[in-house]
Amino acid sequence: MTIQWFPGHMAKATREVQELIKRVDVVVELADARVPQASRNPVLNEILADRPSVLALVKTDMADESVTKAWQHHFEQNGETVVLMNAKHNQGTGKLVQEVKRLAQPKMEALQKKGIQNRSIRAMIVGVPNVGKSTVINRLVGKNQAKTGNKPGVTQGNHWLKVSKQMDLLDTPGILWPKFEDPEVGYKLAITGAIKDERLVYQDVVLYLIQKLREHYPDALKARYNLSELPSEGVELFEAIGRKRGCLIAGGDVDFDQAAEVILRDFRSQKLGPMSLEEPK
Ligand SMILES: Nc1nc2c(ncn2[C@@H]2O[C@H](COP(=O)(O)OP(=O)(O)OP(=O)(O)O)[C@@H](O)[C@H]2O)c(=O)[nH]1
Repeated sequence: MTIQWFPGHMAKATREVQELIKRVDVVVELADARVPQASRNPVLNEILADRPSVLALVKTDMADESVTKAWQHHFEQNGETVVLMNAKHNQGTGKLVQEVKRLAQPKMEALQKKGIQNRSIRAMIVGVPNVGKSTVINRLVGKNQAKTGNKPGVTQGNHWLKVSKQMDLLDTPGILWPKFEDPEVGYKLAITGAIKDERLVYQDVVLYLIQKLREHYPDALKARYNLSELPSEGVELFEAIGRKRGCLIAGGDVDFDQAAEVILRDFRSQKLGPMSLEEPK
């Protein structure tokens, strides 16, 4: 699968995030718990400079719990601060606020030493498209929707939302354009919805998905599509599912475009159950 990105757009989005990051004390990076590696942008590390950051693995309700735990352990071993979040059941918000405060502490103490008292912690959310940035912002801000107004030195148009008395959140989440050379990363981002559908060749993406699921969640596939055995070839399995779901064209052949849509919709709406598409090495 080749997904064409516009280098100009990517560069502009990255520059924008870079500028916004300069205005905050702590960055909250969101990654999709189903694809925690693929949904992280490697560029972020470079533009964070020394700013403290917390990694929030979101949509944990959609991911395989044991795999998410393994990822958490993996990232923590690398010295990262990790919070598991599930906006559906409003889990993790309190923990996220707690970690942001903890990470901002040295900066706040330094400001106090300079005589700057009662300055709120400034945070921002960054992540690839559709990862859940607005959802997390809404959870954090809750009823404190009122904007706190422009701060001095802040580009016009950027506003701050009150999370609490001690914390403000930039109302503009930083969109990190997915960047990848590895086609597998592209597939994972496409399956989880970070890449706009019109860019996709569905059949390629779904063939990849089916092969992944066959390897890691064969029972869920059998149960969902009422298959007693799973053909070993990806295309045959694709065809078998299409047939079971009645995705047929005149003459009785399988309509692979329609079958692809059905399978992708099933995965995204969790009809197959909570699943992860990658595990830590
Ligand atoms: N199941 C589940 N769905 C979630 C969760 N968080 C977000 N979503 C859904 O994911 C989709 C995308 O969420 P948004 O908050 O709009 O994502 P975004 O990153 O702001 O999207 P863009 O503005 O397009 O970059 C929405 O349909 C949300 O309802 C979660 O924890 N669990």
